[in-house]
Amino acid sequence: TGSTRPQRLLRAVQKNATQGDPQSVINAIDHFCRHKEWAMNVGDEKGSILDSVVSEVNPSTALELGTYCGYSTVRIARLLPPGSQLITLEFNPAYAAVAKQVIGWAGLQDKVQLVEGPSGDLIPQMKDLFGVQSFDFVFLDHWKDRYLPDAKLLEECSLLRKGSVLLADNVICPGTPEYLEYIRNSPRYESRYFKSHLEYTKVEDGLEKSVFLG
Ligand SMILES: CNc1ncnc2c1ncn2[C@@H]1O[C@H](/C=C/CNC(=O)c2cc(-c3ccc(F)cc3)cc(O)c2O)[C@@H](O)[C@H]1O
Ligand SMILES: [Mg+2]
Repeated sequence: TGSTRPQRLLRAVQKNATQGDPQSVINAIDHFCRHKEWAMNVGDEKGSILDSVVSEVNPSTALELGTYCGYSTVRIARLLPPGSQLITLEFNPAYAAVAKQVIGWAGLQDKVQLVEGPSGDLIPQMKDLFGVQSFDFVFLDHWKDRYLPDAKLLEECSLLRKGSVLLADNVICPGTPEYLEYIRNSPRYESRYFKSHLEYTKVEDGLEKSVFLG
């Protein structure tokens, strides 16, 4: 029983990144995925777009669906103003265990609540569990066929307010056709596509930014 890819990614962080330095953690993961083993992190090119949207929104409360190894968790949390919180949901315990250590290595554990469990069950509990009124920013990067049901669930649970921003990864590759169809045609959202590439490749992919209009 050898190691898993997330465990090898974590080892690369512990070997090459400086504790308490989020940028060095990001660089170590990007280097590992570009030169050693590809992994489904949002990556550096789409990550720069993620950074610019997070900086523009400057969220007090942010939500991430699908933590995986914590790469985008670190990218988002490093930009959050003091006193703000990022809640990230992950239902695979092995991935959650790796992500917790990546987030800790970056020194961002105080800004992040990593919750283990399925988004469908946890989203309705956000108000009770964390006293969240609404999310200023949501990053969708979990199973692609769950983007639409979870966006609708956030609406139904009144967890979006006028101006809340949803940012969805992989809307081209692997693709999220039902989500795109809904969000681009709904009068309740204003959407914009940011063309980019699939992490660490030349394949086209992109992010869809959608502002909830209330
Ligand atoms: C459904 N509710 C859920 N609640 C909580 N966590 C959930 C979850 N669904 C999935 N997850 C977790 O999110 C993560 C899943 C991410 C799915 N992402 C992808 O499939 C993906 C896939 C690719 C990809 C692209 C091209 C290719 F050839 C191969 C892969 C690229 C990406 O950027 C991706 O994000 C895992 O950590 C999983 O355990
Ligand atoms: Mg992705």
